[in-house]
Amino acid sequence: MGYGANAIAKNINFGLEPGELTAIVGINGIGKSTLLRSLGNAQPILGGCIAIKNKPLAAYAPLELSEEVSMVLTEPIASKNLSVLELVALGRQPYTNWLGTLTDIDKQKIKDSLHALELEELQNKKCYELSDGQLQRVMIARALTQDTSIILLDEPTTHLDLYHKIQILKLLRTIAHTTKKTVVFTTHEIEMAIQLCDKMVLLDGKDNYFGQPCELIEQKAFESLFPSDTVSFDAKTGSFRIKK
Ligand SMILES: Nc1ncnc2c1ncn2[C@@H]1O[C@H](COP(=O)(O)OP(=O)(O)OP(=O)(O)O)[C@@H](O)[C@H]1O
Repeated sequence: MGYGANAIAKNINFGLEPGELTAIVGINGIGKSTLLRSLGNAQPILGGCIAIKNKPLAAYAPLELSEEVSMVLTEPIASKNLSVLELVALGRQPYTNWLGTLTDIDKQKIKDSLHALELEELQNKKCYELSDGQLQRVMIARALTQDTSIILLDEPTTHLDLYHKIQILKLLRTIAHTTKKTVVFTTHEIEMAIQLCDKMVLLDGKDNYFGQPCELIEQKAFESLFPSDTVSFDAKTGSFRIKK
């Protein structure tokens, strides 16, 4: 994958199952967001193949793909003037007619998403009135309303405090496990990902590990992630230690 003729990462191989939460981790600039955008067909890959249900991404019509993959990206949303309810309802766009008329099924999906993300009380607030954590929940609710088999999220916990980071990641885990969707996100929260994810993709520019967190720990995948004179990885606790 990469930009123009410039490949920024290669030798990436993994397969994701329904009902699993997967984190893409790695150091700054290694290509986490590029991989996530490539998975969502938001940018072309330079070689290899990405397939959903054994069908290459390139073979999907845009509407068909929007029923399989929803994305929550980091760009600030242009539509902060919308209410929470209106923004979440936009998730139904692939399914509504050209007038955007919502059927009873659409309305039920919207209601279910607002409930799952505990947004009922905020539904009539404007998005510009929300905190970062609340807005992140709204964006996830919109993706959930789109009701795709795959949800991709770029750094969903950025700007959140520890409690709200954990809250969002636990929510993503619950969504994956209860709805059997494939949920993939990029993050710098490696220790939380080790504790909460079913699978991890570790981009290191060389081996690009993939597997369950415990398998990656066994393979010593985390040990050379950061310069060893600054940070070491403690395999027993699954956490990083600062070298003073
Ligand atoms: N639009 C673009 N055009 C050209 N190069 C880009 C573009 N976006 C990113 N890159 C380059 O691709 C590489 C990977 O960037 P990417 O944003 O995917 O990394 P990342 O792992 O998500 O980084 P971070 O943790 O800092 O968010 C970087 O070297 C970056 O400069």
